[in-house]
Amino acid sequence: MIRLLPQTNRALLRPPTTTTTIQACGVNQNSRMSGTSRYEESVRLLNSLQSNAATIKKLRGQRENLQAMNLPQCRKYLESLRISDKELNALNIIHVSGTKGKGSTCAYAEAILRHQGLRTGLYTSPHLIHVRERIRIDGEPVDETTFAEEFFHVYDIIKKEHSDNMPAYFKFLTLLAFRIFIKMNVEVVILEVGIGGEYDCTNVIEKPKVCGVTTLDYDHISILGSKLSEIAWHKAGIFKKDVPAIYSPTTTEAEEVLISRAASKSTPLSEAPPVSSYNFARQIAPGISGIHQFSNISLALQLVRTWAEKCEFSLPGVSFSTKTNGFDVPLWMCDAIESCRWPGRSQVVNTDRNITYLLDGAHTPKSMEACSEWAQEEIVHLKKENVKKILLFQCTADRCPSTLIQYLKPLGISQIVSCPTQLYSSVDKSADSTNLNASRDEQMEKAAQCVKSWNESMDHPNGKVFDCISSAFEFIESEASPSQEILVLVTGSLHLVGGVLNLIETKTHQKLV
Ligand SMILES: Nc1ncnc2c1ncn2[C@@H]1O[C@H](COP(=O)(O)OP(=O)(O)OP(=O)(O)O)[C@@H](O)[C@H]1O
Ligand SMILES: [Mg+2]
Ligand SMILES: [Mg+2]
Repeated sequence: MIRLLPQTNRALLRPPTTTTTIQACGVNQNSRMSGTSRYEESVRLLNSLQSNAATIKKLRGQRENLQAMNLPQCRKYLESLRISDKELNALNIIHVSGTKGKGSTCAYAEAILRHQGLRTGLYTSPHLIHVRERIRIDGEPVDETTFAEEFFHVYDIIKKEHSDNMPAYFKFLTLLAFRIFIKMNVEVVILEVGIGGEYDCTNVIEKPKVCGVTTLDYDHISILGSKLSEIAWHKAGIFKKDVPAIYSPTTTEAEEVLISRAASKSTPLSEAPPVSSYNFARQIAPGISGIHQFSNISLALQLVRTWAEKCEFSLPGVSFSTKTNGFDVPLWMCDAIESCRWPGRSQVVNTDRNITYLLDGAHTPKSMEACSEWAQEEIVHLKKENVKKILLFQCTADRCPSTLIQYLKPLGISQIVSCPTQLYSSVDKSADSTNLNASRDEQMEKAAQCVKSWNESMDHPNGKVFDCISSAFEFIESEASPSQEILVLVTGSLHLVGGVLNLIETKTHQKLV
């Protein structure tokens, strides 16, 4: 049995007490550009595929139709790109859906497999600073030159054949990721679903090696439904005939849906065991903090073991089993779990200006609760109980500020700051961080709601709304001085977290993402 030390993000997992080169299509005008500007041009064109807020609103009524069109469209694009099912299947994919913990689970699985010398591809969303973070080769974001080169290959072909029906941003990136993974000859791809599962464009793959469903919670309810059973239906949409699927524990109603969908698709389904059922070879501090990460670790361990069994890849010190049970986790796997890095999730950044940042991309009820618990433990661990605390918070899309914010009340925060999740007040369409999906006015309105909802419950309300992340950041930084230490919790949106990480990186010249 493993022993979990005090319920802290630093909780250590204890050992048992006993013991085809494809040619670029045509000569694009961009081939004359220098490396960086070619990359910038690719990001600008990519951003032009984002739907703006007005279009999203207009299309809302046709959502179901559009959803159903996603996969047939993807198949057409793949055909144009000459990417066959056979090539996709040869990527040996681990496909992961779920509401919370997809990225973390994928990151753990990737770190473990890379540790065994496999050439890995990792596709995740969203990104924090650079769009290239979404497509990783051997754990590192694909480089600018490769990104731009493959971008124009895909863009030129699709533009030529589908100019009146260009793929939207996420769909395009998914196609680009497949193209890059094939070109880079990766041996395994860990693929995170964008939204839902059933209609998500990542679901164009026909034969993954194994599927995972992480913790379920309420998010994107206008698309996926407002009941956990409806949400589970979408997530189980990635299940395939005879492809094993493993899920993190969930409610009975959601579990019933997962089971019945698995049965109807002839998917062997099992639940990931608690992390306490594994025997870790040594005490470890997992690379992503917080006890909520334990379920992601267990799921990742199961996915990796099942993947290895299906691929007949030997994992030293791990025995295969027909059961989804805890197993002996050898030293090298402990090292891999510890080495996993997943910025923007329970991340602590110390600066030399008397400010400590706690950053976490929580944006659903369950993750906000997890974030609050993690932050409380981190504050104690860092001995910052008596330090002035500021909350930088924003919630986006159809999420409700008052529902989410309430989880942060026990943290002793004295001031809330909110702003749109835009880095600067003027939009730079060639920037990696540009997000056109949400209108500025709507975001300002949301920021005001966040502050209002927080202030209502405070004895001394002093919330502030700024017009962009950088003005909010400058305000917060100006609040600190040698005699005034500050602790800042940044949460509610990964875009907000990414923006702040970007600004801290620029200011301190440290690499955080
Ligand atoms: N198992 C979990 N249970 C509850 N909250 C979690 C869990 N795993 C991660 N989180 C929370 O969710 C946030 C995002 O984590 P992660 O990137 O792993 O999830 P995701 O499913 O990829 O999210 P997204 O919807 O942003 O793509 C974290 O910052 C953390 O607050
Ligand atoms: Mg999500
Ligand atoms: Mg994600």
